[in-house]
Amino acid sequence: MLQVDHASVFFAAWDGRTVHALDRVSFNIPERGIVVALGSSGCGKSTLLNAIAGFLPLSEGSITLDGRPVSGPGSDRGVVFQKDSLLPWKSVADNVALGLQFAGLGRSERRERALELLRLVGLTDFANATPYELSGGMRQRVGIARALATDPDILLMDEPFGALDSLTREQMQELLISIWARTNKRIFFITHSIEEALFLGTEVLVMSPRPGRVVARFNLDFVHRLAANGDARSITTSREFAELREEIRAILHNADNIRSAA
Ligand SMILES: Nc1ncnc2c1ncn2[C@@H]1O[C@H](COP(=O)(O)OP(=O)(O)OP(=O)(O)O)[C@@H](O)[C@H]1O
Repeated sequence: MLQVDHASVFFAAWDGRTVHALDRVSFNIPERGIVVALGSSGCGKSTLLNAIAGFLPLSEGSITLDGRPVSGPGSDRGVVFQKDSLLPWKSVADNVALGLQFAGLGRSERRERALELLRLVGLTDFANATPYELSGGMRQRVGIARALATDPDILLMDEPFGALDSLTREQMQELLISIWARTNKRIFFITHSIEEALFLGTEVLVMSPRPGRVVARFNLDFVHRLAANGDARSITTSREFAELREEIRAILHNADNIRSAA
């Protein structure tokens, strides 16, 4: 279980002000859970993800993974960013295997594991290609394969599909659901998109603008239904989906208005 307990972050801004980025955020990610943080720009979503990844310390509160405090980056957490950070001079397979080199695996084991992961993300034929030969969606597939290489307990995804066209984005969401169903990974996922949050989350945390706090949470099972029958259209066109979308839209709108009036 990943447990985030009253997590707050204050930054010292360049002009001496204190920026209160995150305010007492608490949630758990149980086995097979996908928690989605949804909110407008600047509400502290990336700050939260970076704290879970161990890239920045909390000012207050705690984060534990299976009872152990998170105090820095570790191979138990795999991170996927919106902008892929593939090394352009290395092949796709070598990019996927990058973390395994640090984990001390031999060359042939690394290659074998990379090929297995490329199969999982549907890129077997591109193992020897270089990143510039790939489309944006394919590059994000490589990013996901790389994040999975060390077999982490949890995938941390910071708007991974935010820069993709809508069709590719839908395909990537479906791919992620199939990977989740096959690997049983826990996922923490950040997005601006209400539809994406509803589609993917077992729990959606709706966040307010700065200081980022959780203003509503929803437990959902659309993703379980998608994993079971794969019929995305019957879900996105359902009345239940539309009503939740409107409810969350209103919450986000109110949270933004409260902030602008403050
Ligand atoms: N290192 C830093 N120093 C000062 N302020 C920061 C720092 N990092 C983030 N902030 C501020 O904290 C707030 C939250 O930023 P964060 O990047 O977490 O938001 P976000 O919800 O991920 O935004 P977006 O969706 O645009 O990526 C913002 O107001 C940002 O300007």
